[in-house]
Amino acid sequence: MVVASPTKIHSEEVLAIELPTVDLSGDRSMVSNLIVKACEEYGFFKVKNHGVPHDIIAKMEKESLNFFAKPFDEKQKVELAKPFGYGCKNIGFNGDIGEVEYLLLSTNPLSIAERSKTISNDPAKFSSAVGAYMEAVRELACELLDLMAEGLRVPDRSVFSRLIRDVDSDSLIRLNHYPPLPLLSKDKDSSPCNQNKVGFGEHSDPQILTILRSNDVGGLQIFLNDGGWVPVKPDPATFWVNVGDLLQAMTNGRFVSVRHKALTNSYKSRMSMAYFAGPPPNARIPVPPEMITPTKPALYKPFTWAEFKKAAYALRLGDSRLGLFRMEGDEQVA
Ligand SMILES: C=C1C[C@]23C[C@@]1(O)CC[C@H]2[C@@]12CC[C@H](O)[C@@](C)(C(=O)O1)[C@H]2[C@@H]3C(=O)O
Ligand SMILES: O=C(O)CCC(=O)C(=O)O
Ligand SMILES: [Fe+2]
Repeated sequence: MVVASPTKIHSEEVLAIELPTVDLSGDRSMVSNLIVKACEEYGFFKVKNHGVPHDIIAKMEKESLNFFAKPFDEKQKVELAKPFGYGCKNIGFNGDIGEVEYLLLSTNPLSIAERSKTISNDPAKFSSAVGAYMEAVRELACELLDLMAEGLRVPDRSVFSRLIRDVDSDSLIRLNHYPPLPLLSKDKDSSPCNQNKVGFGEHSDPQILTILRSNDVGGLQIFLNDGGWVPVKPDPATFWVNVGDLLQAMTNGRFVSVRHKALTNSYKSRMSMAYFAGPPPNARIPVPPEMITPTKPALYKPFTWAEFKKAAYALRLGDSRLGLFRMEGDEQVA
């Protein structure tokens, strides 16, 4: 029988650590080695000189802002997230809740065009902003995946990126808005209410890679296995890259899918936009032969993205899903 692995929700300890930044304009072999190191140690890094044009980012951010600024009843005219559409507080189908409202969109152009009709007063403008953004961040994601293959010395350099270039790639765009939450207690200094609320609870992203950006408001934290939560300093000129569960599986556990969460604050709206790079549903998740050695035997059973996604959607946000796909007899959790 397949059972979900126990979920360990981590403590609240917060660490101040400098997280890796990769400058994509640097020497290619140095860049690929840096990326591999960051993915092994943190499953997370920041990229600068990423090549995504500023006006494409600005247009996407403006459209996102316009939508979230609408009155609540207007926003509710967008179909409720099942999973695609508008969501407020409810995350997924299994009772997870956060102080967040969001739009979750498939990157399929026809689906974006259809959804835009209820999202925006100028649907063509919204569709074109999302389309341009999605193409630009997909290019960035492909470049990063090729650099990872190079750094891992995998001869088939496009083994990872091919999956998200596929026309049937199951990739998503998520626009998140975390409204500022005033501190409600009378005694603001001593009450336990005087704390940031959870906007988006602890989890890892199930896909291959996430390209994430926020406005200039902090809130994102990542979890380091040897310690605690590290706040990520906001930097709207850069993108953050999260290793997802599939990339952990495709590297046979060499890269780690990063656990992260987003907190709200009491003074300013936070907006983030995430591109989740996923393979086609029927794709069998490839593990390049170089990732498997006598000392590092295969950790996971073969599976397709559809099988993994089904398992992810049956679980809670914070649950560990890779544990379900571990080789028999392997006692580890993830
Ligand atoms: C509780 C859930 C929400 C989620 C699907 C899931 O059952 C478990 C994974 C969650 C997550 C996290 C990353 C992305 O934001 C997301 C869109 C995804 O692919 O997996 C969400 C899912 C969701 O909000 O629908
Ligand atoms: O808002 C953020 O910074 C993180 C959002 C996130 O983790 C997600 O949408 O999966
Ligand atoms: Fe996430």
